[in-house]
Amino acid sequence: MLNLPVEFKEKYQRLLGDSQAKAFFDALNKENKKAFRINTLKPNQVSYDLSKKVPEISNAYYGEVNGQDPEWVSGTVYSQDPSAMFPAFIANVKEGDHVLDLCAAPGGKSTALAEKLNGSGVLVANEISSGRAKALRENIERWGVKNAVITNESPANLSPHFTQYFDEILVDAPCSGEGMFRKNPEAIKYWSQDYVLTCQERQKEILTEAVKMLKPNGQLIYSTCTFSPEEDEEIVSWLVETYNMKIVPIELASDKISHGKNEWGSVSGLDHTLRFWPQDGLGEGQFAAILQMPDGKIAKVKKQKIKKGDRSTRRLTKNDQKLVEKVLDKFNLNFDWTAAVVRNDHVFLPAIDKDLKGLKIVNNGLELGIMKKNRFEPSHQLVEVLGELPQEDVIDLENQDNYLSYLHGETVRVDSKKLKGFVLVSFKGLIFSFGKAANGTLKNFYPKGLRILKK
Ligand SMILES: C[S@@+](CC[C@H](N)C(=O)[O-])C[C@H]1O[C@@H](n2cnc3c(N)ncnc32)[C@H](O)[C@@H]1O
Repeated sequence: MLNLPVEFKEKYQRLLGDSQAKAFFDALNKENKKAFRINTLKPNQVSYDLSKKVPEISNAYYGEVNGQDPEWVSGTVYSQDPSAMFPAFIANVKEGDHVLDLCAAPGGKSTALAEKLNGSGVLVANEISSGRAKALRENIERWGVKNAVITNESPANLSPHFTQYFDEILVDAPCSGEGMFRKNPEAIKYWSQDYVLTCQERQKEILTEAVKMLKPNGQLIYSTCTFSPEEDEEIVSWLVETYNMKIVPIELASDKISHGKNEWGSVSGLDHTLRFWPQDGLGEGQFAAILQMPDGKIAKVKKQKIKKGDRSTRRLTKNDQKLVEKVLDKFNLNFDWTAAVVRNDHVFLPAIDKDLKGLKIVNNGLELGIMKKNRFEPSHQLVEVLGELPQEDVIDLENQDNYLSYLHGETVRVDSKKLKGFVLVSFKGLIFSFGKAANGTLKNFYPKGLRILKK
């Protein structure tokens, strides 16, 4: 039984009425729903039961994923609360767009937005916390995304660099987290009505920066995982009243999805927003709305002085090109690497043709690898991108024991004597790492930071 604060229960009894409030509290005491999405950027072969579909989302299913499954390690599936899939799912992102995910870690929604871009345009995935930005990078990398810039900034530092730059911005805001109570009962401890109001203030601060970065007519997707009208309908009302934004209707047919309530805010059209209640049976609590910026100029933004960085970037020399070609030549690539640049020996294809000096960049585009003394070593990110296409130089680890040894960082013995040098490593046909083959052994190139303890 969840120990819900009295003030919380009284609030929702007042808002929902006795019988709906009872259904809500009863649902909060049931088990949370688990689900996963299959990556549409990769060949989608999975060994999971696909009989229970998440409503509306064609590549999403109910079920549990283990972090050691080859499906997860190879970036074929992402484990996500089914309701949390909807903010990215409803986003009207088209190939070639400039998209920002402003509060992005750990990356559940960024990975889905990247699928919509399908390798074109650019996704800026930003996370304010440096620890969480690391997890964001890992998830975006595993997903095989090559057109993302990952930044570790506050919204206020980011906005001067991207004034009216984005077609769509997702603000999946930090919130009081009421929708996560049954998944993470610890969150209940932090709840108070004051905390709800503190979150509302922070959401306004974040959105104030977000709107500066939206193009005229651009769309903002605003979402939270909380039920409180202060952080949902009231925030949408504030956006409409402050920036003259319009609520964009969202057409979904499922009877497991509810709508926002006009009486919980101060503008009309709030019934076009989405609410996910646990008693509706789809997943955890979530709110999502789409708002469109007015046409024409938005309020003029005072440009802040942008700090100049001192990192130098250069093009590949002829010799560098030869070394890179020697490694990449045998793989089936879906991009032209010759435009790559080098910074601090890291060879990468930038995702964005823009001066990013002064911003904390965690990754820009596709890191191909690193120049070492007269050789080139390919990166882990490259493996995840190569996994999107059929490949020939692949060694499959064939059994669970070898697979777990490899995830642990060990060198393994392999039958194939034909393959030499850098090869792709797979398990159950899913490519997840580089390895270096020589005389029946496979040297381990699975990144140290991702290795697992062997039981
Ligand atoms: C709901 S989570 C994002 C989840 C993510 N969109 C996903 O789908 O995986 C909200 C994020 O906002 C970040 N955050 C906290 N305070 C912030 C602030 N003042 N400005 C911007 N982001 C903030 C948190 O670190 C957290 O990663």
